[in-house]
Amino acid sequence: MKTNARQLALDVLNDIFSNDAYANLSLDHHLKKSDLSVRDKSFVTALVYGVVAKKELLEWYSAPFLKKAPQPWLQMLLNLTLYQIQWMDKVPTSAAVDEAVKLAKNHDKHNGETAGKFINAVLRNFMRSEHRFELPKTWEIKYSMPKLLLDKMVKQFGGKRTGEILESLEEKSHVSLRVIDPTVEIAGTIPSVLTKTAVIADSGNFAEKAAFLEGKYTIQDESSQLVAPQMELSGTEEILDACAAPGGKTTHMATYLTTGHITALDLYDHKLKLIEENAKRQGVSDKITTKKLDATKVYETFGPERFDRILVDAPCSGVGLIRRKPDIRYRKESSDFTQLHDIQLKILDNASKSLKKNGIMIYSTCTIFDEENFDVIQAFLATHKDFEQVTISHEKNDIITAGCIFLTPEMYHTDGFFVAKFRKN
Ligand SMILES: C[S@@+](CC[C@H](N)C(=O)[O-])C[C@H]1O[C@@H](n2cnc3c(N)ncnc32)[C@H](O)[C@@H]1O
Repeated sequence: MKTNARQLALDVLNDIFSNDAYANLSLDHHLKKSDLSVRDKSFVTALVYGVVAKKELLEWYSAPFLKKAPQPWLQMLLNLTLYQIQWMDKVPTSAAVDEAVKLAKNHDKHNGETAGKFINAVLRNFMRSEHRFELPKTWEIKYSMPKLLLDKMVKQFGGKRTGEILESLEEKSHVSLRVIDPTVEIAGTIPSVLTKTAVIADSGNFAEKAAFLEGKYTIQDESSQLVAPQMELSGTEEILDACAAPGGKTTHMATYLTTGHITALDLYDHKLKLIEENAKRQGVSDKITTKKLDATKVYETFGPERFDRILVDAPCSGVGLIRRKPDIRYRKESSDFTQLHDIQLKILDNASKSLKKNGIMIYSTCTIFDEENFDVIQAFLATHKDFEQVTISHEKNDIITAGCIFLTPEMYHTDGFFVAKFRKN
């Protein structure tokens, strides 16, 4: 039977919220199995990411019309339909409602008729009410942002900047590409103002184009492309990339190498495979060796003074990626931040022992919280007197804070990102 786009979106949403699946992985998995057109795949993707990003707000819209909480799948179907009514201008409201009633009826042989009537009544009451034009007073609901993250943002950035960050997370993500072959022409893109290697586009499926498959460009956020230029590479260096998968920065660093070489670590075989695939597509496999290893065991494995350069692109809360991966916001607990701080410090401490004298080490994350950024580097410097911080400069001075690159998502519409640089004396 032909795949129904809305049913597919509903299946993915139920997978995310009932089975704790990652939005991008579940979406990929379901879309690959489907026979949907490219257009319908885009529709499903927009629906899933939209509903995930606005879950609390969508439930706030339906709440006044519910006597008691509906079953989770039915609430999700309401969310899916309200998202189309409120945010998808091109979808006629009548089509959204009719499709929702059909999906409810088909969901279950015994109660389908009742579920269909229920959803029809709720949606029609919503359409007749003034509530659909209202907005909630709290940021928690307006931006569907859990209190834990909101409190942390307000504490660190103050109310005004937090408001700006939240607004910016509501906007559509850019697509950002790293140009590998400078002769390639990529229609629909404009140059980045942050880095010479990047071009950006409002949207587009650049991963299916021939030039991508031929390794002439790759997909990498502008902020992530700021790392390799900080490594001070002349071409001959022995580099350790301690947390390397899927290899965005590994392959970028490889473009600087002549006789140099990168050892790329990660914890999982399937992730090492991604680095290898990316390296092959980009024609830099001969510069990279992957190895399954816990980065807290670098010193025990490689010994002292082994590498000229080390990159610790650490595991982090990923809060800087919320615009592109909206489900990240629902996966955080307070203890995560302390645990991450500890592991980040542990990786830095261990890897730093394998760096040669005068070697450069970079620490980077895709989070905006001090606990995982400035606090980690301060704790590292306090206990490693043989290391000094190297002040980073950039022509866009506003992306530098205390000698580090620190980008929050509202500044240049990139991911939130942090880069610190050290030298071993
Ligand atoms: C931020 S991602 C790295 C992104 C990558 N550098 C890039 O640019 O494509 C962090 C990676 O660290 C890996 N990781 C987490 N803990 C690790 C550990 N203890 N040792 C090595 N890798 C680890 C994760 O599996 C994940 O792939």
